[in-house]
Amino acid sequence: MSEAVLTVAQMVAAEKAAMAAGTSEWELMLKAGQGAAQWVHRAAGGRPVTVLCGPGNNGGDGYVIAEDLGSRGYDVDVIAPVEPSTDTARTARSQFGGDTREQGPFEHAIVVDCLFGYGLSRQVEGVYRELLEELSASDCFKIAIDVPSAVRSDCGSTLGPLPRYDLTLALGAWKQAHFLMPSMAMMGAKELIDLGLPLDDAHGVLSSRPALSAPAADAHKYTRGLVAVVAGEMPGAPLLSCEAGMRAGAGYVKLFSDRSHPDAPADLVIVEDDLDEALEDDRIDALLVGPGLGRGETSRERLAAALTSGRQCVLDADALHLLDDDLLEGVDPSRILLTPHEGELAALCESFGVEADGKLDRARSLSAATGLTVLAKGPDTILVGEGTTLFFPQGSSWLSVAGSGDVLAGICATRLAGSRSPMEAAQDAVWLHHEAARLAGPAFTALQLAHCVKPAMASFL
Ligand SMILES: NC(=O)C1=CN([C@@H]2O[C@H](COP(=O)(O)OP(=O)(O)OC[C@H]3O[C@@H](n4cnc5c(N)ncnc54)[C@H](O)[C@@H]3O)[C@@H](O)[C@H]2O)[C@@H](O)CC1
Ligand SMILES: Nc1ncnc2c1ncn2[C@@H]1O[C@H](COP(=O)(O)OP(=O)(O)O)[C@@H](O)[C@H]1O
Ligand SMILES: [K+]
Repeated sequence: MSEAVLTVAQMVAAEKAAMAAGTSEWELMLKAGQGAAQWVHRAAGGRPVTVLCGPGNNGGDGYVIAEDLGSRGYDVDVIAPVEPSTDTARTARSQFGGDTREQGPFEHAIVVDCLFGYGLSRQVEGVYRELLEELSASDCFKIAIDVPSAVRSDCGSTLGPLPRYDLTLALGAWKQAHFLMPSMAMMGAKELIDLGLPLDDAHGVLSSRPALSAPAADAHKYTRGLVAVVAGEMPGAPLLSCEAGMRAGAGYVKLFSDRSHPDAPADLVIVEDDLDEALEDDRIDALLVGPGLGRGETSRERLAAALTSGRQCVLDADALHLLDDDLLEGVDPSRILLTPHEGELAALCESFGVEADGKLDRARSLSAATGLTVLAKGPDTILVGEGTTLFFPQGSSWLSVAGSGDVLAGICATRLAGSRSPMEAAQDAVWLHHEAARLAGPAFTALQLAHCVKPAMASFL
């Protein structure tokens, strides 16, 4: 099944295309509701279920679920504050054999939220707000149908109370909100119900686990990739990047630095030559510039030297604050990967005159304006390049520790050196970073995270 991630407009278009090809809206709703009911049945295991039904087709799905559960012998309590307002939801209501009531309270241990789906268009108020507040306060098992009812499907922000759900059942395709904060973190387990919609043209895709490979039998250190990390004013951050890069499969990692690094590991090669000279080494496959670079004139010169060398580059941290049109003059943008967090993304948008709201639109607009690949990291990570947007499953919140971005940048540089495109390199890196965090468990330091990149590799071989 496609792992497409759609906007509401694309979702409506996909449903229209399915209808033009001969499937009625009622057939789609039946398939959606019955598919969802199977999951509700699995979760409920025979216990009574309350279904909250809204006025639109999301509410229609609710009646289909209620009817399906009723036919399986369930005790079902349907709360519907108003009568359905669409023809298809009215059909669903008429096919539901049971009674409904207009308001809570509800007492069942399983509650299915079908108040609003992607049609949510304004602040949730009145009886709907009360129902969502009651749901938030309840310790019942909460299931959201399509999206949680107070969530805006395109951006993941909220228009009302957002309970913490245990399960969210996406209908027909993932919506952007399934992978954007704050909604992403409140959805519990996520499952996709296939409706057979045509989704081939989607520009957004959920990243799938990469399959990495061991070095070829005849590999040597240069065929596996030589990564050069360009150090600057502060020694710690580039060392963390090197520690991670050395464990992500690089054949060779060098630190280009004019300072001493007494803490550097013995297996890291430090090159103290003049940077321009060091950059002349034809065997360099990828550069990393930014962690610990500094933002002064010398730092800018080091960044300029890296960019004009024509090598593939990962730019992170300070490099993202220095980057501007002048530095990119004559540089092939398809060879550059940016790894900004939200603050760095905002600074980049300002430098390049990109006006957009929200992380997703900012990353997309920045990539479109510059041709650069943008890995907008954070609790929700988005990768934009080559006309595509990749979304990722949530990583460990323990990643919110100083230096974990330096680790990610080091992994990115190694994957880029290993003959991967910026999109592929960044995708591999996010998965390795998340897996390293999973293996590192709770309360790790950035160095411990870097050490876990090695066992993380094993998960993808
Ligand atoms: N169109 C289709 O082919 C299918 C749609 N499906 C379902 O349909 C949903 C979308 O249905 P709709 O477009 O009818 O929209 P929704 O059911 O999401 O809600 C829109 C309805 O709620 C009202 N509304 C919006 N915000 C409100 C608020 N804050 N307070 C009070 N009322 C509010 C609108 O006026 C409209 O009547 C999907 O999320 C999915 O659950 C599924 O049945 C699969 C097939
Ligand atoms: N709450 C979170 N959940 C999941 N991942 C997170 C969270 N917070 C941060 N991260 C990840 O941790 C890394 C932090 O990078 P960054 O902000 O650059 O930190 P630093 O500059 O200290 O290295 C990014 O890869 C980001 O995706
Ligand atoms: K819902």
